[in-house]
Amino acid sequence: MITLQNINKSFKIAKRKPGFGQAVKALFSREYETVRALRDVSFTIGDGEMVGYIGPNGAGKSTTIKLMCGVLTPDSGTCCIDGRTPWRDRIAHAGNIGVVFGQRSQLWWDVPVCDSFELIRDIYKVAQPEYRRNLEELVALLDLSELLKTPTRSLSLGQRMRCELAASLLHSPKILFLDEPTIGLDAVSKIAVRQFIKKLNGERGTTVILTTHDMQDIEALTERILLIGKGQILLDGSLQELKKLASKKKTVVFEYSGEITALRAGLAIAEQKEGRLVIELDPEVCAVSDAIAHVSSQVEVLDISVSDISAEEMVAGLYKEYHI
Ligand SMILES: Nc1ncnc2c1ncn2[C@@H]1O[C@H](COP(=O)(O)OP(=O)(O)OP(=O)(O)O)[C@@H](O)[C@H]1O
Repeated sequence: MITLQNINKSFKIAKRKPGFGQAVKALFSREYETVRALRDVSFTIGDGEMVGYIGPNGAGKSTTIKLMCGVLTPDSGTCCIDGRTPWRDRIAHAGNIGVVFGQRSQLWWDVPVCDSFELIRDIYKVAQPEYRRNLEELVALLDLSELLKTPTRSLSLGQRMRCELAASLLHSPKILFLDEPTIGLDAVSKIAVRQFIKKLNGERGTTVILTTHDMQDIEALTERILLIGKGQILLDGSLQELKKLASKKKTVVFEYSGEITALRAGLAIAEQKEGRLVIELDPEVCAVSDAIAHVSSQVEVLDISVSDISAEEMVAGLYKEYHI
């Protein structure tokens, strides 16, 4: 169980005005400003949950993850993860968590991946039988057999990410923190990483906290979303709940043959080309069934799909609403 209560964290950063003269002046008298990265952040995450932690750039996501990993200490507030305070019980806590930062590597750059794994085994003091069992399972699940002898620097981004995931799980952590795990990956690699995370959560019951700007990660993986903006938790709910909050609008796509002559009020055309019409509607103004009946009365409808707004639209709507 992860519990954060009223966590505050500020960073003091040196102000620097542009120009050489100002740089020299700054050597003698420095001015500082304070950035409030987290303001009264509180939330609880239960064992085995998979939570998406989202927010715009600079919102405070990485700072929260670093606090939960024990890398940063807050100015005030409490954080308790499985009975431990991460920054006080760092060593014991490290054995309980796995971390993947998409933009950074935990593997040694010049040595083969299998040697990095051995070093990690040593650091975490994983017993040989457990290590072998985990390695075998992870190699099979992430399709790593061809990569183990390759130095990290020679891996593609997608291959490296699969190895990073394995590296973070060799010591069987109960909690996995993933910071942008699919950043820069091609579509096939993204799907492979998502499938693996889903399986890990479903089968091992690993708690997963995922920060990402990729809304397809969120759609594919998380049931619960925490939205942070300007250091404050703004929303906590399911994707469906957040979509409803962001907009009640529905999108209806018609494939048809014939000609549509007019559309009734409340139906906005989002896209129309031969044989395909995409409309957006507010169900409070026009029910979906009325819209279907209205279009069907004019043309022969071949196919229909109805969907809520996309996760991207939802996030854009929420960021706008909260001015973040
Ligand atoms: N070590 C640091 N020193 C100074 N300021 C920092 C430091 N780390 C974070 N900040 C500031 O704290 C705020 C929150 O940053 P953080 O990295 O947590 O945001 P984020 O939500 O992870 O953003 P992104 O999506 O861009 O990764 C930002 O204003 C950032 O500039």
